[in-house]
Amino acid sequence: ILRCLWSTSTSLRPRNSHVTHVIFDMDGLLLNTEDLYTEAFQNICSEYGKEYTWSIKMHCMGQKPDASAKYTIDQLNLPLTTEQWKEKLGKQLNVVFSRSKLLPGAKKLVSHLKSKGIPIAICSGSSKAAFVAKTSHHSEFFSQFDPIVLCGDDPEVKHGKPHPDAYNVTNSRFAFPPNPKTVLVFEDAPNGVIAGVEAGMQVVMVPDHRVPNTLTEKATVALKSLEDFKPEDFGLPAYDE
Ligand SMILES: O=c1[nH]cc([C@@H]2O[C@H](COP(=O)(O)O)[C@@H](O)[C@H]2O)c(=O)[nH]1
Ligand SMILES: [Mg+2]
Repeated sequence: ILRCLWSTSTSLRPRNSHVTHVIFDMDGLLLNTEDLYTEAFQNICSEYGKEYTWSIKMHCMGQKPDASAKYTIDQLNLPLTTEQWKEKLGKQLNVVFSRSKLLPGAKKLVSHLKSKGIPIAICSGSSKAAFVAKTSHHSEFFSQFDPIVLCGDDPEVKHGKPHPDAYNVTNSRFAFPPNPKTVLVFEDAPNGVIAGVEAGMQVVMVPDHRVPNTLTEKATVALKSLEDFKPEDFGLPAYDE
């Protein structure tokens, strides 16, 4: 009977299987830094009378800094080399990232998983320099993650999100690398969701409200906020309260 059910029902696609390890994206998921990236990118674009549109931004989110620089320059015809863009951006980011804040639900979820002994990691498209600028005033919070993979300048990550490399490399750096099927990824960006799914992982998406529904469908589930996540839905220990 079971075999018959599997072969006839699409609703029995294995979902929400038992999770042993969790990997968090960083920008726009744990930190409010997507808004800060928008500010910094727009400040540079404004020097040339150009708009950093949502559609350009959606393409950039999660990518390595070189790739997003090149894409933005090309789309807006900016008279800058990738190196010149990155120099300007670095200066902007050092200023705006002093205002980085944890997003609602991040602290509660991360502390909970940590207290229950679930291995937790970070997989970000960020560079090391940008990571330091956005996390130096949250160092206690970020000390809870191991590994922290910063694809921006990690030589082992050949291609940024949406390629699965970033998540494959993060998985391989857990003390005891698990089967990707038992890994849960949290992501805000379409590129990151594709990367996690391609790496064979389950993905909870917490998208910006401007992300169209067609781009949230690849995720295992899409939530409005990290506060809406129920760990027990994925076989993780429930909150104690
Ligand atoms: O408006 C933007 N947001 C984000 C990025 C890129 O996405 C990365 C953050 O991705 P993640 O959410 O994977 O940490 C940043 O380091 C940057 O390279 C960008 O280029 N432009
Ligand atoms: Mg993100």
